[in-house]
Amino acid sequence: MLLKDKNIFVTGGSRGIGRGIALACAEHGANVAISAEDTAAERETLAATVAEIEAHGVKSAWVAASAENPDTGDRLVETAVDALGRLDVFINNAGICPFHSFLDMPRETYLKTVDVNLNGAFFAVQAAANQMVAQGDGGSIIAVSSISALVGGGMQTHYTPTKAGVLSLMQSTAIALGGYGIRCNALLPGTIETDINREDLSDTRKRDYMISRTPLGRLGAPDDMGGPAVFLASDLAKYVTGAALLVDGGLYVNLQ
Ligand SMILES: NC(=O)C1=CN([C@@H]2O[C@H](COP(=O)(O)OP(=O)(O)OC[C@H]3O[C@@H](n4cnc5c(N)ncnc54)[C@H](OP(=O)(O)O)[C@@H]3O)[C@@H](O)[C@H]2O)C=CC1
Ligand SMILES: C[C@H](O)[C@@H]1OC(=O)[C@H](O)[C@@H]1O
Repeated sequence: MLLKDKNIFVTGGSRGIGRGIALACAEHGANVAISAEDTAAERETLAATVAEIEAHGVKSAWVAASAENPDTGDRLVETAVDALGRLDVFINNAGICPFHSFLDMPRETYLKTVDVNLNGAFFAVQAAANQMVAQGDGGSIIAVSSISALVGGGMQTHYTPTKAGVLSLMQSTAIALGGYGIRCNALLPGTIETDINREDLSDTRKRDYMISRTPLGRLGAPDDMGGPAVFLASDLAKYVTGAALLVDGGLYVNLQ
């Protein structure tokens, strides 16, 4: 029960890594609100994940709010405060990775990826930080960056800069918010099997290659992200800020 009575918001918490993190936080006693895109299908997924969170005997809530809208951060904070009472931990996880080659990258694909992954993160983190500052007793902000903040991807030229940007955002906000007792850290997942890479990994040669590059011998699952997120959210990490935690089964260090 490392997060008993903490009030947490996870963006993109309906499925994939965000859902894994939300459920791990609930398992550790936190109240957890989540968001996803504003579509009819997503509302159902959000409601289903909220029911799973509540099954842990904690409070939950959801809001359908698209990450690329600069006003979304305020709506997320409002949801947390209305439903949970306050905001102790904010986890910016929502993201997209529409794999595409570089030379013919459609402008809309590039701009949407930057808007959702980086601009959305900036405004959401800013809104969460203002709420924590107003509450007056610190907090924890976690951004889901990626191993791709540190290395490239030929089909991810629009995506990897957003993940480097989110890592950099946590480093700079760690400095800007340290005086308020607000810690800011980044999680850097390796390859975690979710909807985001379902099609990419349906190429069994690619999937087997990724596994062969991973010292722990398997791809990640969303619940592998839970423990590291709970740690950074909890008081166990009370002197950890500006940090980048790779959660990749050893993939990054495996050069040859
Ligand atoms: N899976 C992996 O291997 C890795 C993933 N990551 C990062 O982890 C994060 C989560 O990815 P993952 O769980 O794999 O992907 P999923 O596609 O499984 O989940 C993405 C989540 O983000 C939400 N989301 C997507 N677009 C928007 C939007 N415009 N506005 C609001 N919410 C949105 C989705 O909700 P909706 O259904 O509404 O779209 C969903 O809840 C991303 O930031 C990704 O970059 C980092 C490294 C590796
Ligand atoms: C979606 C990809 O499989 C995944 O995204 C990342 O950030 C990782 O680096 C993987 O490439």
